[in-house]
Amino acid sequence: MAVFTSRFAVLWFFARPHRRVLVFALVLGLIASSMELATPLVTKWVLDTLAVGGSISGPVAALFGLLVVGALIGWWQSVLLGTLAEDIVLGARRHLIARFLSAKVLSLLRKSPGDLVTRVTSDSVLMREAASSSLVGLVNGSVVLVGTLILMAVLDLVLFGVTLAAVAVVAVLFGALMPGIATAQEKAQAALADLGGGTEGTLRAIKTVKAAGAEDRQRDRLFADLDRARNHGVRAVRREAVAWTVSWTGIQAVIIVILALGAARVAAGEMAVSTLVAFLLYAFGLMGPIMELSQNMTALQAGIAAAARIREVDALPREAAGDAHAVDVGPGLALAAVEARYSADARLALAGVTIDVPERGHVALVGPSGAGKTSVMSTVLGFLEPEAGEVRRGGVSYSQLSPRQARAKLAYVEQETPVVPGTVRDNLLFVNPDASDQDVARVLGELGLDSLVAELPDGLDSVLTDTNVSGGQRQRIAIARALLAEPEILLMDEATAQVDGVTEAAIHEAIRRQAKRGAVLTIAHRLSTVVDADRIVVMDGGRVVAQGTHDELLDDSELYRELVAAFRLESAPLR
Ligand SMILES: Nc1ncnc2c1ncn2[C@@H]1O[C@H](COP(=O)(O)OP(=O)(O)OP(=O)(O)O)[C@@H](O)[C@H]1O
Repeated sequence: MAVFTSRFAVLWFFARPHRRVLVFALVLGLIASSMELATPLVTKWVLDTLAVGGSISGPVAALFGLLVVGALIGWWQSVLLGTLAEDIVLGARRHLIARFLSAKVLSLLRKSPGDLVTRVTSDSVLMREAASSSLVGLVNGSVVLVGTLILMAVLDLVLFGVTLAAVAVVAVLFGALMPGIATAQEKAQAALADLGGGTEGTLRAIKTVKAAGAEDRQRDRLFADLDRARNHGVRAVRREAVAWTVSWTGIQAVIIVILALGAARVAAGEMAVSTLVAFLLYAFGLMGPIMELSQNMTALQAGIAAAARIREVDALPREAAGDAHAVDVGPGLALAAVEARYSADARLALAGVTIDVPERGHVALVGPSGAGKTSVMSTVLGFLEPEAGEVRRGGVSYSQLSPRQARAKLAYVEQETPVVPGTVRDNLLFVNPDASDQDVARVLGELGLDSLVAELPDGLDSVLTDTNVSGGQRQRIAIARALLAEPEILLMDEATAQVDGVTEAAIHEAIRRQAKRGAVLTIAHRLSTVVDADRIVVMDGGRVVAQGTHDELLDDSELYRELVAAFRLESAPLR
């Protein structure tokens, strides 16, 4: 029970803000139910009036009145609960999306995006009925059940005893089967989440999957998740079928018993016919609240499981909210003896890194794979938090700044996913929605993108897809976006993949120009980028092992000479 209460609390979290509407819908439901409950008594009134030869117009009018008012109230309640259900889903989805966007980046990236998406799309739907109609239905069903039983007891105690025994059997049955149904549903949902994650990953890597001829293997893996969902679903359905069949048959049987026993009592003169009719009407009606209770119990179980999965997202650590307004931190960026690691038991990814990025100029990070270049970028962006040392902007420590303030006037060009979903214009104005048309045109020109935009069918309003722009063009669009933000510091993780000559030249020209206006920090993967840099920082094993200009480092650093040799090999023209 305690488990159920705490699980129920998870669901209540989403229903709580709407408790007034819930209570109102419940009151409406109770009024409608009490009308239903009154109907057999009014029927008895009709029969009793007939027996004494009176006019039945009064009681029949009353029956009609009950019907019409009951229908209106039922309609009102449906509309109310339907709207409420949508509002609850809306609230849960907002909660999730806001939570994703406020979570710490690295913890979010550890989760499978497909799994997270399933929580927004399908778990929220499962929770919809549970947090609205089911809650009301459970209270309403219980009240109607108890009310029916009380009225039956008032009508005839002997027949009531028989009915009570049947209802008790049904209740025990449901009590025994429900937990198993809930577990099976929970497992089915978990399998679906795995499927979401797997499908998303497979589609994302579809080229690799095809190239590796791994379609069948991948399909079998996803099918296994599907089978798991199906099997757990079937298990739930089977248990539900047992519960239904037994309770339905039980109630039918009890009606037959009531009929036989009642007829005998009427024949013996112990009971009026009208009482038997009214009693039978209640017995027929008994299935209503029992169905309502069990259906809502099932929906509630599914809803609670879904709500629990939605609430799991709350375990993602949040970024400090802090102030979103930019503060004047002044130019320049510095890492001072920064030590950082990705998890408590991992080794240091940065082991005392000190780098000074001046107000203007281009600083390039180079080093072998795993040296810590991306980790430097992640600390500057506030994704990876130092456990010792500090990052400063314009002399102000990040510990004094909210993550948003620390990222103000920073622009970042990612290596792998440089564009955001949407049109070319959406991408360009992503950081600085107020950029003027002239600025857009200028930046497009600087990056050699003007002809591309002119060729696209809808110009700037063309949606960016994998097929209408090349990898190099995506890179350039990402850089154009960064430049339109007029950043104080431009961070760029250069693409490792070969880019065409036009792109390479355009990128370097953009870096050169930006380095005159502000600071540029790149992770360099190309010789031309390092040769251009004002200062090169050589990293290895999470440390800075050498710094200087290209010429200085060629003299001083063995590692740098090796890296340059490797760059030369990579950028050597094919013959
Ligand atoms: N998200 C992560 N979770 C755990 N460890 C990580 C993560 N990212 C990097 N590391 C570890 O941190 C260390 C530094 O990696 P980092 O990515 O900063 O190197 P890099 O110089 O950027 O390498 P590359 O050129 O291959 O991208 C490595 O030992 C790496 O295994």
